[in-house]
Amino acid sequence: MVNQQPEVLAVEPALLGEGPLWLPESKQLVWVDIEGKCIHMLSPGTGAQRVIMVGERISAIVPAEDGRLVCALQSGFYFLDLQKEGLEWIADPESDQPGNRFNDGKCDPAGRFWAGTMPLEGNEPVGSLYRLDQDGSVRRMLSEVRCSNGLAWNPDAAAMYFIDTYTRRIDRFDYDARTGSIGNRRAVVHIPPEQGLPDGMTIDAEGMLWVAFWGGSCVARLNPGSGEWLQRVELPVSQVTSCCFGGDGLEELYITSARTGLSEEQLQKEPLAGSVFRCIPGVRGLPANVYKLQA
Ligand SMILES: O=C(O)[C@H](O)[C@@H](O)[C@H](O)[C@H](O)CO
Ligand SMILES: [Zn+2]
Repeated sequence: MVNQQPEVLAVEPALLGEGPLWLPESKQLVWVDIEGKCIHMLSPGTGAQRVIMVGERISAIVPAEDGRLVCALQSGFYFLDLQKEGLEWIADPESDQPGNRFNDGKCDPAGRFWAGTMPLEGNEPVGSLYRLDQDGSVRRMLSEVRCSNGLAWNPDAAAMYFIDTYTRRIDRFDYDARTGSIGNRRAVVHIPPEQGLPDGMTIDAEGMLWVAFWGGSCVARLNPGSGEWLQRVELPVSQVTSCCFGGDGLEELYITSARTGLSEEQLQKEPLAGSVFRCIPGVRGLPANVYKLQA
């Protein structure tokens, strides 16, 4: 069954919804509200919901192999124990840059957590992309980033895709799963200005990218090999932020959005801004990579 008509989920709209993640064991969708400073959890099967207040900006969540989550907060990387709702600090590579905050993040196929930063104000290239390794050490992998977004690795783990939103590009790197190194950066898709800004991204089982468009009211399926636009899911909100596959067979696409920055007038036109949407796009996703702990 293919149903590209997105439905809105009955959840509280976020100021800046981001970072959707499907937890297959508990069949839950998790996402963050960066400006609402909280984590949302939803069991779509039962409708059960939970909100975890974090107390500072939180921008990305990944599962750890022991059942905890690893999060990127404004003050760095943390473990989060969902039972105790306790945070355990890991590292902060930008303690000397109070004008920046973390943004999007994902694990690579070998279990390292990659997350990047952006300035709180403006779009100067003062952010970086970092890699948190299994031993808790952090390495700067890219610098001069404006708004770090959209990470994905292809199914054979030979390529990493990355979006620095204001470049209006999707870039590909050669990726080495053994060492975690990246190289040979090149643009694979250039986004025309009328499409909005490329934001969060995920990849499907066929190696095609699903990119959310901030200011573009859609998620699009793009072929990173040819640059071709294959499919588009239109949404009734302009600021579409990110997406992930979920559901029992990873056949559903969950999509986050934002209301922050919209005027009263714009909010009247798009009352669902900040909501989470779901559609059945007709292709399956890949399970989220998990953060591996040191043996
Ligand atoms: O969603 C994100 O990744 C950022 O947190 C947002 O702030 C937007 O991408 C950015 O503002 C676009 O201009
Ligand atoms: Zn984003």
